[in-house]
Amino acid sequence: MTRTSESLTPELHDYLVAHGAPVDPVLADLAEETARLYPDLTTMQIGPEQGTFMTLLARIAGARDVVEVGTFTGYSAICMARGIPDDGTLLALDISEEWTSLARRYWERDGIAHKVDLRIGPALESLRALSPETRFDLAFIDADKEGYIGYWDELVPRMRPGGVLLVDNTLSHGRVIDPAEDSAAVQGIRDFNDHALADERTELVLLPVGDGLTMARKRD
Ligand SMILES: C[S@@+](CC[C@H](N)C(=O)[O-])C[C@H]1O[C@@H](n2cnc3c(N)ncnc32)[C@H](O)[C@@H]1O
Repeated sequence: MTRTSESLTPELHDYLVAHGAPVDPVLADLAEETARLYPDLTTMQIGPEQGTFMTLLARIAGARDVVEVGTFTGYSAICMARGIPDDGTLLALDISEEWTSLARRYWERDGIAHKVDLRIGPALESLRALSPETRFDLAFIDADKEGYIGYWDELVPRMRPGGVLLVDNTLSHGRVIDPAEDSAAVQGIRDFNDHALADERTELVLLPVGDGLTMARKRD
């Protein structure tokens, strides 16, 4: 019986990507251009296997209305937009015109730009400005870690019953269990993990994908 998840060496990670998430030219070029323009920020982008997982999940969930909090250069948005129908919508929220201008270019190239509604500004304000009737099938939270609880609390009531929330970086590369780690970002993740677990409106699992991916389902 296997009681733990596999620790991935770089070689095993390469094998996993090659056998489940081969990167296509659009995503490969986006990752390469992001790394060239912002070499210190490449860890902001989700990895290829997480992207493929999100495309499949969007399809399996039959998602039509999707929201992303934290878009950066658009990698995760492409992955989710690929998994929704042609008349589906992905509401993408970010504060950076610069980073999302690169995203827009790749959304055009990938043929999914017509599905994306990008709004620039603090995501909490953008969420609070939504009409009371707005509902989502799939949400992805991947912005400032101190804001996670606020995003969660705005999003859970707006999810359809059975809707799925994905929350990134919830293991913080293991720092969540390091008592010497007291950064605001890691404490924000710890607080969020406790908050989400106690939320009876959802059921969830924390997956060892990337540096921790929480997947929650809004109860019926
Ligand atoms: C980790 S990156 C997102 C990466 C993206 N999901 C991807 O896969 O490429 C975090 C993003 O959150 C954005 N962000 C940070 N604070 C924000 C806020 N208060 N409101 C909206 N976006 C914010 C940043 O500008 C950055 O683009």
